[in-house]
Amino acid sequence: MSTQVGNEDSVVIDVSGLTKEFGRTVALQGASLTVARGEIVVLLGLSGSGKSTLLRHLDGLETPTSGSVRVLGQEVPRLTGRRLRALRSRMGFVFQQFDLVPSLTVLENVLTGALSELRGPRIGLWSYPKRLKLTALGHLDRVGLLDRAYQRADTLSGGQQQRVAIARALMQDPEILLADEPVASLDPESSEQVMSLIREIAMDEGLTVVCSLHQVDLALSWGDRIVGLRHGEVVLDTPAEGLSKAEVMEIYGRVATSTTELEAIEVELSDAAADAAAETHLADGALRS
Ligand SMILES: Nc1ncnc2c1ncn2[C@@H]1O[C@H](COP(=O)(O)OP(=O)(O)OP(=O)(O)O)[C@@H](O)[C@H]1O
Repeated sequence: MSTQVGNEDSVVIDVSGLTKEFGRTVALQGASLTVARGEIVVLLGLSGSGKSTLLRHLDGLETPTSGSVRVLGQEVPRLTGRRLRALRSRMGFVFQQFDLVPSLTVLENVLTGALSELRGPRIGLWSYPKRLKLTALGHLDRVGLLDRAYQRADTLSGGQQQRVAIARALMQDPEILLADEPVASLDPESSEQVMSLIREIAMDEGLTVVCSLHQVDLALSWGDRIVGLRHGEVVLDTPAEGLSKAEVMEIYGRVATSTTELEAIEVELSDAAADAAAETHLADGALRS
């Protein structure tokens, strides 16, 4: 199933027949997806269904086993060096773990988003041009954290840290924002706030967004379009409006015949998502220690 998107000029992401194998693991199996400029697309699917792998191909972080990945008119796997960096600079990436430098100030973290346009390393606020500092402060204001600019990043809450990561992504003035489980580590209230902020910025700036999520309700209320992945295949691709929760549950290979059953499946899926997020925390902790 595939949703038609506008004319050729408006297509900013065009993935066709994408297969990715990691040894004997097939992470993606002939996945196809086109995204029009300005669309807000959610990737949904069980842990291991291939959401991150798909996002990573869009940014050139993975090389396909077969198939085509075109972003902003360029075949991503063919790009290397300067040309790949140039394409990446037109895309922002937001991750579950925020990836801020904890000991640096909030403002310095935001400024690191501009490093690709600067030569050489930068140490300390003084080493950044004034115009970039003003831009960074503007983005911090946009995400509601101007008053935290000179605070260490690790003194902020999770939701605030993710807002800093969004401000950092905005430093690239991106056309596309890729977000991999941006709220998986956050409580429901902070999740809502962060997702609303992303949507608001995307609408204001005309950004195209592709975002993986675990939360079905949030996905339905937030996205323009839902793309469901199962075992690396696109099994659903449809506008979010009018889509029922029961239809979405079929992505997970589960069919609910009653509200009670639907609720039970939801609890099971949210437990599985929490387990996956906890595993990521543990793995990250092990890597950092
Ligand atoms: N670098 C890698 N090496 C080996 N296997 C990998 C690698 N990256 C992903 N995989 C495997 O590919 C499959 C898809 O993984 P992926 O991370 O894309 O799923 P996901 O839907 O994003 O899961 P989650 O919701 O838990 O983040 C999984 O079986 C995973 O173990």
